[in-house]
Amino acid sequence: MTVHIGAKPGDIAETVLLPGDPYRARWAAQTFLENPVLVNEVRGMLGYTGTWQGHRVTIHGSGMGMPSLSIYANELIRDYGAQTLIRIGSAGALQHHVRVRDIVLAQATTTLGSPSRSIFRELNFAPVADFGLLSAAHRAATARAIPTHVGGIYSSDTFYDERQDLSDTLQRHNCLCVEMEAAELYTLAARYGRRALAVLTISDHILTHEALPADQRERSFGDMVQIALEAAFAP
Ligand SMILES: O=P(O)(O)O[C@H]1O[C@H](CO)[C@@H](O)[C@H]1O
Ligand SMILES: O=c1cc[nH]c(=O)[nH]1
Repeated sequence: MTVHIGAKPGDIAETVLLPGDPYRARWAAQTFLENPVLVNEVRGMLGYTGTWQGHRVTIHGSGMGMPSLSIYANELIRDYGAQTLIRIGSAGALQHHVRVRDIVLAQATTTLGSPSRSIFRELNFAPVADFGLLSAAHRAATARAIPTHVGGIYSSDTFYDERQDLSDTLQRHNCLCVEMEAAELYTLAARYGRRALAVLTISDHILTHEALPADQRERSFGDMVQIALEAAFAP
C-alpha cells in the first residue's frame, strides 16, 4: 500500500491504462477485461486489475491535471513496478481537421509547467512517447479504420485558460489538441525507463465549441481502450 493506492503488492499489473476519470476506469475494466477486481478506491480513485486476451492489465484513474497524475504514476512505477503506462484520455481539438471523436496519438507534448518542471531548471526537456507503443497504436488504429492523428499535443494544468494567445500560438505550430496529463507521464517514463503513450479521444473542439456530454466521456470511448490494449501487447 502507498499513501494514495490501497492495492496490495502484486495487485497491480505491469501494464496500466490511465484514464483521468475513475468512472471511465470502472467502465473500461468492466467492458474490456475478464474478471476485473477492484484493487484501489482510496479517495474514490478507482483501479481494477483483470486480464485481456490472457494478459494482466490494470486500469486506474489518474485524476485531472499533472499534479494528480504525477502522484499516481510515481506510486505505480516506484512502488508497484508498472512498466507500460498508457493514458486513455479526452482532449480538446486545436485544429479544424481534427474532429470530435477522432483519436490522437501524442507523439510529443508541449507544456508550460509540470510537477517535473523545477528539476529541469533552464532546460526545455521534450517529453516524447515510446516509439514502439506509438507505432503499434498507429497500426491498431489503421487496421480498424479509426480516424487517427499523430503529432504534438499540449498538456496544460489550466482547463479554463484565459490565455487566448497560447492557444493561437499552439495552433500555428500545428499542435493537435490540449489535455492535462501526458507531459508529466512521458517525463516520468523517461526518468524511470518505462514505456508510455497517450491515446486520446477528442471530446471538445476549441475552435467550434462542440462538446460531448459527461456520460459519453465516461462510457463511449471504446476505440481508444482497444487501441491502447492492442498497442501494449503488440508483438
Ligand atoms: O478525460 P480525462 O482523461 O480526464 O482527460 C481530460 O479531461 C479532464 C478535463 O475535463 C482532464 O483530465 C483532461 O486531460
Ligand atoms: O478542452 C479540453 C477537453 C478535454 N480536456 C482538456 O484538457 N481540454
